[in-house]
Amino acid sequence: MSKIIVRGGRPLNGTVRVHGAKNSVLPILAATLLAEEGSCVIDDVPALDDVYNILEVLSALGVQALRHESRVTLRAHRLISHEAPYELVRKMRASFLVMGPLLAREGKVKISLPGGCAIGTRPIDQHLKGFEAMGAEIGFGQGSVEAKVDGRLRGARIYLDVASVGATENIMMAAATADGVTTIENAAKEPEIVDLANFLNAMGAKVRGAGTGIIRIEGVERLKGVRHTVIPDRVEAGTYMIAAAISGGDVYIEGAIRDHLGPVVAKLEEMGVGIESDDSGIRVFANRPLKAVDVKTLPYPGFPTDMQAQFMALLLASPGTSIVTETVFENRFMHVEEMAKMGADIKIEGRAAVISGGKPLSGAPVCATDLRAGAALICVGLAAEGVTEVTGTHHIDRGYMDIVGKLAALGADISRLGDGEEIPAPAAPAVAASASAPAEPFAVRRSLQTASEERIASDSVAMLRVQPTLA
Ligand SMILES: CC(=O)N[C@H]1[C@@H](OP(=O)(O)OP(=O)(O)OC[C@H]2O[C@@H](n3ccc(=O)[nH]c3=O)[C@H](O)[C@@H]2O)O[C@H](CO)[C@@H](O)[C@@H]1O
Ligand SMILES: C=C(OP(=O)(O)O)C(=O)O
Repeated sequence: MSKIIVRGGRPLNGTVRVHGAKNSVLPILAATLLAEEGSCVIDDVPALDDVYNILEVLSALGVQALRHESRVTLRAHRLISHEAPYELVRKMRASFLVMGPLLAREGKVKISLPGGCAIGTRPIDQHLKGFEAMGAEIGFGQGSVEAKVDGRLRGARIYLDVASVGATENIMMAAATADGVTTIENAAKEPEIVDLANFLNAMGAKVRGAGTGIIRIEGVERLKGVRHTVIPDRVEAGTYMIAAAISGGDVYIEGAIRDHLGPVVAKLEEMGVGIESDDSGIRVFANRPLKAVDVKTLPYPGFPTDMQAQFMALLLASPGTSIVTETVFENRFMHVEEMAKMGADIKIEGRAAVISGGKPLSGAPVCATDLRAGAALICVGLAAEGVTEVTGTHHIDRGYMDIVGKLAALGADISRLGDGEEIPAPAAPAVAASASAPAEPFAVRRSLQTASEERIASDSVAMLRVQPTLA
């Protein structure tokens, strides 16, 4: 069992570069299913488990994929299946995003029901409501959902009961080649929706209004492959902002886009954290003590639920009472119990967590219950006295590429241990701020990572169970 070991008490200093956004690259890779001609060349694709999983799903459907460093080239000319295999889909909810493009392209699709996860039940009713409105017939099998349509999908007016990111993306992709115009009302407005719309438009689609609550998609005959660079990961950026602040450090987060991080920046400033930004990134510097603040998660442009756990970590280190209200997912406080093992004083009252900050924090063995919980526990570890051992690292690998290497380069005393490896002696303090190296190429990550990363590292030009050349 792999573990991340953190010894707290060192301010982070230097520059860290963020990778392409997980939540952008997953729908964009799914959308490559729509490219009936040409190749899609996607740049700044992070080496994350979720990326490998979706590439495996695409491969099973007949997409040829070739990866070289952070570029993935895909060709989807001839699909060989309309069924997304259970053993791949169950690993990752976002693989459900292939449903819209497959239905549009093949007229039929069968996919396992993604089910809930640690943070909530996460239904898919809004996705299905959209496909149904577009003329698809939906049926349920044993643990799977099937959809088919005679001919092409038809444009429709679809009102989403909740502004679901995934449903907006799935419907946008399905509508791109439908007959007529589709309007999505109460659409999600996240930057990743805009990135997907830009990608689809470059492929030849006619998507207007992405980033607002009403998206209009005029269906076109067919789409072609194009080149696209994924936007920077705002949640990874936000996590390093918290890491900088909680450690009392001074870090430049290269690639972070301030506009995408509005509420995170606003709340950090309210707490007294120093923020400066330019066209290339955001500098975060903190002189404690910080002030307690209240935070409520909301769909974009509100405070992101994917930053809630990490922000809670920072509030633990801020004297006073803060209230964090989670409104997006019904069960996203699993990290509270783990934080309590480190001395956190947090009381849960329904959807709110009341945090009495500024109490002493001490290292402890803790478990990442989900991706952001894992990142948050690492952040608490940076501020805690003694050694924190974080297990459940497979969750962290879904969304953070080389988090250990990046934090170590900023001066954190952090390492990753494989099965049976002993906790190392304290690392010597960093000499100077120097984490400005770009995200490491896949091939050099072998020593830092385990399991899936070993798989990634096995070949610098790795094929993902696909044909050796792009025909
Ligand atoms: C891969 C990806 O991009 N994941 C992000 C995406 O997840 P995802 O797209 O799954 O999240 P949604 O926006 O769909 O979910 C938001 C809320 O809507 C509900 N809901 C959703 C769909 C549906 O058909 N019915 C329904 O009731 C969910 O249970 C949840 O309470 O947006 C979330 C909310 O910002 C983020 O936390 C995830 O990191
Ligand atoms: C919840 C998250 O992702 P997913 O929707 O892929 O589970 C996340 O990125 O924090």
